[in-house]
Amino acid sequence: MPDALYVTVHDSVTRLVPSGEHAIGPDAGSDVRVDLGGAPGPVAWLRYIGHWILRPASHVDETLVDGRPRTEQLIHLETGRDTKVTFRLGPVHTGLLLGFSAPLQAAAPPPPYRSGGRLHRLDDAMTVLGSGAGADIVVPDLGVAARHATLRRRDVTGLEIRDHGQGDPTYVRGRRIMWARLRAGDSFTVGDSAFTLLDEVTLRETRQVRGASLVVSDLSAAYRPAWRPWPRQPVTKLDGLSVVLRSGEILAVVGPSGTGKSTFFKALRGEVETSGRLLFSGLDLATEGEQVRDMAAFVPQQVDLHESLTPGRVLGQAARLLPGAGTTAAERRGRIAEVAAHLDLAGLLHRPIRELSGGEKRRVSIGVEVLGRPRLLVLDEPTSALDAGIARSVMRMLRTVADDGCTVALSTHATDQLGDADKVLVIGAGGRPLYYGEPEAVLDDFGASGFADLMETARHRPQEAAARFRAGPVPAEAARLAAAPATPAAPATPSTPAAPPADEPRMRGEATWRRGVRQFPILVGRELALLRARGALALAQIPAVPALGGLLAALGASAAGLGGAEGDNRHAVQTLTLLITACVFAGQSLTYGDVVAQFPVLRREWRAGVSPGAVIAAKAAVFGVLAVLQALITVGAFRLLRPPATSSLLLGPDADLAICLAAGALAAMSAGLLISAAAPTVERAVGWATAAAICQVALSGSLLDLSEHPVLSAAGSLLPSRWATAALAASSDARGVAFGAPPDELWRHRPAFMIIELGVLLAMTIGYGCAARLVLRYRLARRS
Ligand SMILES: Nc1ncnc2c1ncn2[C@@H]1O[C@H](COP(=O)(O)OP(=O)(O)OP(=O)(O)O)[C@@H](O)[C@H]1O
Repeated sequence: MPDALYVTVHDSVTRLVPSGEHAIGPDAGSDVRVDLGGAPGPVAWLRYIGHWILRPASHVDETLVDGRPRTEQLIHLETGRDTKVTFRLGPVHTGLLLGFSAPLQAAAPPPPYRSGGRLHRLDDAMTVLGSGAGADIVVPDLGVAARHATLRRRDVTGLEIRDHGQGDPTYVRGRRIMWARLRAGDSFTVGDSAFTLLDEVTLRETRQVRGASLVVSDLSAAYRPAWRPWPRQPVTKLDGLSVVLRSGEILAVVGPSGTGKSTFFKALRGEVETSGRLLFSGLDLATEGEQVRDMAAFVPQQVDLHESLTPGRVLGQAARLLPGAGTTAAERRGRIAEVAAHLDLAGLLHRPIRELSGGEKRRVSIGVEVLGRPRLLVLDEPTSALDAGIARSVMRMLRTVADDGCTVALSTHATDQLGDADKVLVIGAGGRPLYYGEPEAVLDDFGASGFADLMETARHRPQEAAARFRAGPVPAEAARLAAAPATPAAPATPSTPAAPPADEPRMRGEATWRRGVRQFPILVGRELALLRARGALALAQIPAVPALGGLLAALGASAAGLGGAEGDNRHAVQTLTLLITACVFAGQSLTYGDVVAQFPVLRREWRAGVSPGAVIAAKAAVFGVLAVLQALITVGAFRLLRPPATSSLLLGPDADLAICLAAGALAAMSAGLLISAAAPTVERAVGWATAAAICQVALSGSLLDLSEHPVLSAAGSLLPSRWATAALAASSDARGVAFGAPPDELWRHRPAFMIIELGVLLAMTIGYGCAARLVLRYRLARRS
């Protein structure tokens, strides 16, 4: 049974039961009567949705609650505790004072998952965890499926946990798993409940993840200078930061430019070397970073979005990629509409992002991240480039996000917005923390007349404030909270992630696979949308280039094309070279600049949980189809003017020609993906692709006799052109018909040779694709 609410207004107390919506107003029909001297109707409504919510009416002095603009206000109360909350509705001093309290007697025993430290006996061979009534251990959480995970005891291997692939992932020691072996001391999380295996048969619930907070204790961060190969001593840019933030609070980080605000956020993302401790919801970022990142969303300073798409499409795709935005299409549409309304995006949804102003792009960028209802939202200067009105509405939206229980941290130079935050952190020169506390007291603490004055002190005379901060209560409180073990079994670890401990549970088939499979079709749709958005001229290039290659090859060929009598065709080798070159170049050019150009967007999406494997697979699928189509166009253009080869090995001259060209184009497309995943900039990708193209021509085996150059031959065997040329030469019997053909062993007119060469091209396509995925994953996870 949910809890009743006692509402106190002007010394009169009304008890409300949790059903429907209750009006507070002057009318006789109001559930809570208040005398407001002629107010037009209800001034607020109360509603129970798992907790009580106060919603001020829109005419109440800009819907202020305790002087802060609110569309809804969560009422935090604990049944059974003598807690009371008061709010002033309307102006700060004269508004209506409302008191709220919960009944001292609990309406019902609290659900087991709230009890903390509850013990479960694992006497049976199998224990089911889930939200359904049939589960042995009931975890009543929205993200938990009816049968979510199973603990099973095996004779030989002992206890193991298996995730059923429904609902939120299961984590063992902060890593998503599908299956893991558990030993005494291991901890795992299902939904919002965390469990520790105390011994073979005893499982203890150790904490409830939701509702906890951000604890940063004595955090220092450093960068290694990239320009000095050795010794690369890290340079400290953040020095002894401590923060204690409750869930539902907004932290504003301020300070002069270059003092380390963004570095603090990078530390929260695990992208910079740190010392000290960083805990979110009791999870240590050093050891359980993956789980924290799954709960967090980061809005970077720059706008990393696909600029050719519309906000409507970007939001739609993000909602499908992020599970928190809703499971059904209707839920996702509702969530997008809600976010669009908060951020005033409704009029922008159908215009390409590149046509939007800086502030409009920034709003879309924030919208994408809040869609998934993160529990930790970190925003690097979210209100820069926004006018004061929009900045205010962004802060209001962040307040509603925070009221949902999300912890929000943002950096800002807009000091007039600080009043909307619950806590302010001032960072001064040298990355030293100077102040942490209420926004109202920050100027007094510095003895500053205004924020310009404060910033000057923070930049040029930070010593006194830094000493005050160190001697103040925050570092000691943060150290105390960070030292208290969140999970009794988890050993304290340094914040810089180390190699997994020897007793790390063995993982198999991480849930990342499940995500990747779910995201693949969405990402294919995105690639197609990006293609369409390139415009007609750019799209026309895709068939035009191979058509040109096919026509030029035909014009340079002899009348017999690739065929002819034995040793008679003087142009066969050159024709073969042109056909292969056209397809290999066209295939590589589809992809070599693709990943590198999208890297900032991919990095942002990776942080939100988009699988790099699914990204590469989606690109390979879309560009693979295009590469095959291009090969067919080359064949068509060639065959318009020239006859087919006189011999073939597998399916006839035309089909063999198409297969060889398509296989070469596919492998080259995949090699292009590897180039674009590895290149740090688009310019470098162009250079690498040009070098690769030169090698593809020179080492294909048709210009140089590679049998005389073992090193060049070995290098050529890594290139698609070498094997595609060999396969086509084998099929068309180039050694037989071509005048002056090189005595290349790979060109022998035998079906086995051609099949092996096509097999190598297929292996190259898969191998280069897998390598692209690995390189992309490494680069996405790499620290600053
Ligand atoms: N990748 C990096 N490698 C080396 N030094 C870096 C790197 N990124 C930032 N820095 C340095 O760290 C310091 C803090 O930078 P940071 O970007 O955190 O400052 P900030 O307070 O966010 O600045 P702003 O308000 O201008 O955005 C600066 O001296 C900066 O030059």
